[in-house]
Amino acid sequence: RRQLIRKISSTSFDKYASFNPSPLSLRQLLEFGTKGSKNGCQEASFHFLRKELPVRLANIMKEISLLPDNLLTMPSVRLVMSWYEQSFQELLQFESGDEMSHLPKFTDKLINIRNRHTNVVETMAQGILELKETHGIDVNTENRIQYFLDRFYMSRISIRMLINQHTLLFGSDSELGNHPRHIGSIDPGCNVLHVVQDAFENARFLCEQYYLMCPEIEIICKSPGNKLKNIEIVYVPSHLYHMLFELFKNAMRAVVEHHSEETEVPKLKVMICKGVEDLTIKLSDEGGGVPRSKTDLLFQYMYSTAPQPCRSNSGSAPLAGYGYGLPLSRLYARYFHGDIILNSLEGFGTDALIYLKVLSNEANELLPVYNTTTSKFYASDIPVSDWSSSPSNGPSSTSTRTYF
Ligand SMILES: O=S(=O)(c1ccc(O)cc1O)N1Cc2ccccc2C1
Repeated sequence: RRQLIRKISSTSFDKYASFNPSPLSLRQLLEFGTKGSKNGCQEASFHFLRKELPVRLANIMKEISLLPDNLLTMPSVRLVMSWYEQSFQELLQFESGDEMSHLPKFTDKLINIRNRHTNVVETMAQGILELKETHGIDVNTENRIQYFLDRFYMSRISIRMLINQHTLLFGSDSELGNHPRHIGSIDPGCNVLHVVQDAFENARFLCEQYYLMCPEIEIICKSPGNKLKNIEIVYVPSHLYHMLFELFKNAMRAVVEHHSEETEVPKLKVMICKGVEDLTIKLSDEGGGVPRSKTDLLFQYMYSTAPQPCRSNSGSAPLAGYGYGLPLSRLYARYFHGDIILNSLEGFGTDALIYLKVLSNEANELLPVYNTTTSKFYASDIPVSDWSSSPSNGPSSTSTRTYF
């Protein structure tokens, strides 16, 4: 029986893994919550998800299986893999048959799948630590881990987005807690200034608790061509909050630590500018900045994977500890075709820029697609550099010097 189940599930696995995920735009996600009747939407959402969720799970499970063997054998990575296998299996029971009876059970199943995967990020980080401590990690493995984790966490963001939309729109708690204008986790009129102020206030609370002081803030709003006072966008407020909260924590820590000898610290400056295509939020701090050679490190999971500073001895949590705050925030921005970049002026401070798509039909999900390019990346070693940089002495170097 066990062999038979294994056989069936591997056939189903190969089937779903052979499909590419189907990215939705914010506009399409909105339509699942507004077009036609509520039941019509729920059935349409069910029909889409009962296939799309196994497709997205199978695609990323296939990539997990391509990870370097010694990472795959780490207990925490095996645990994460078991959660994905279990969730994939449980969704198979909905792949065909009488829809109407399925609907309530389907929503409940999504809720317990979401709960099962709550600690995937921390557990995966623990798996990386286990690898670091048992086998050490060479630069090749480090690059593969960076490539994989960006795709793995983006896939997880997208799966949780689809699950949240369905459970918020059609679940039993669909009426609770949400603003009537919201469609699931999406706010068609998300007021950017309000989210900036929320994130600042909460980060300020942490900053004052830890450093007993906090820089003030100045916010300027620009929306050329649009005389309207407030700047709004179709977006997921919780995603925007996550990004802003992380950037405020970094900026506050930088300013307070860089000006530790002074009682007055320079304020943070925020510029919110809504153009035709981009909505840009720039967060400028005078925290001393970081050399250009180090900026990429801030987005490296490996650089951030260190034993978590234990909360107990330091009393309150460190403001911007190791965590995956920056790489994950950048994934949230990139998920709907935006981005986060850091422009640092070493010796002075850093500008963090969040770019969001203004047009909801251009804000499509950005999903990892498993294909030959993917498998080549996992198979190959890092290519030898094809640019010469370090000047070497001796006669041979002159003859082969490259001039641009
Ligand atoms: O690297 S940073 O320039 C920096 C990085 C990201 C960001 O959002 C804001 C920043 O300012 N910066 C982080 C940090 C922490 C302690 C002391 C000094 C600094 C400087």
